[in-house]
Amino acid sequence: MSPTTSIALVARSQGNIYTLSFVPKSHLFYCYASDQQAIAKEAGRRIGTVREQACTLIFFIGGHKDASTVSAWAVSVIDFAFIFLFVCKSCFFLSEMGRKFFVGGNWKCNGTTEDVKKIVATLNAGELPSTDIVEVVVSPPFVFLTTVKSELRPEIQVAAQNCWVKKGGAFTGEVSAEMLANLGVPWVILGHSERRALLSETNEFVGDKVAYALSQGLKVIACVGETLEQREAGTTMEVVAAQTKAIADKISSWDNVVLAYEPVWAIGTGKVASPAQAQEVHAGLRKWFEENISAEVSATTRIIYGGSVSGSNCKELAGQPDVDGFLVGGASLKPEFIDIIKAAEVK
Ligand SMILES: O=C[C@H](O)COP(=O)(O)O
Repeated sequence: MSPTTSIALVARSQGNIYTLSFVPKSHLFYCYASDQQAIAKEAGRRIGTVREQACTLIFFIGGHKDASTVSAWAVSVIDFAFIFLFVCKSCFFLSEMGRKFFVGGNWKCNGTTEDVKKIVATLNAGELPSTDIVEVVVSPPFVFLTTVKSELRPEIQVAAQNCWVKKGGAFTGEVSAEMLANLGVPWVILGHSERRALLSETNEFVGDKVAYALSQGLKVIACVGETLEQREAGTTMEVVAAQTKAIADKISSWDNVVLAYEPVWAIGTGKVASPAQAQEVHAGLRKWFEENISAEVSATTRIIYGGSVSGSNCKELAGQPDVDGFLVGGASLKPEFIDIIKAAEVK
């Protein structure tokens, strides 16, 4: 293969189907010059996970390595320019992208075996966007976890709604992180405001729980959010920053954490935060990450919104740049949960 026929991996759209395909470099030039936005959107948002962006680079350079003649190794100025542009593009993707939309369904303390069967049947029959676009996790009560896990379509994962703060033992009524890991439950919700308020879970206790769950290989949906009084007092950012800091103080990596911003006044009340209100706090949390943890954690950590999300308000919320998904309560028990998952397509 000569340098002039080097090929690259780019994203192409076929209706709603996004695939990766190999194209001649000449087409790539055309694409880069004329279709840059489409490639950025498709490769970055639809397909462009960090790993796939890396593939783009590797394959592009790999075209030269396949060369059989010495002249093929004489990489032209324009080749270098392309490689440079791809590096820049990939760096851009690394900083801006890689936050796959996340939709969690928190069933809370609801359901009978019959209800669970119905919800699972609805989810199994639903037409969902591809797993390249959205990550879906449902969180049934402990007693239904294994049934739901075994009966649900494999692309939907499960989460526990809580776990014990440290290694299991003489803690009547508790479920340990290692038990969840042993059952193959990948996710756990921690720090939900209902537990903070009703069971007096403090910021520090939640931080300890998150750290222990991560140490056992679980991924964590960590919840933060202010009460109505705190919002009215103008302390929203102070409150959510303190809750986030208590977690940050106990963990060394945010790789396996999704942060759920759930204003307490919006939970189960039908009073959803406006898209602007949600965006303001999400952007504030991202800024907090940048100033207190790192630019990378700020760019890559998913911050999802929870509180009266429904089929009718989800698209507008999903349209906000820093809203990376939802943690849904009541509506996750209903067929409209499918519509909420589909809001990922707005991104
Ligand atoms: O965990 C989910 C949140 O508490 C939101 O619940 P909700 O959608 O019923 O308001």
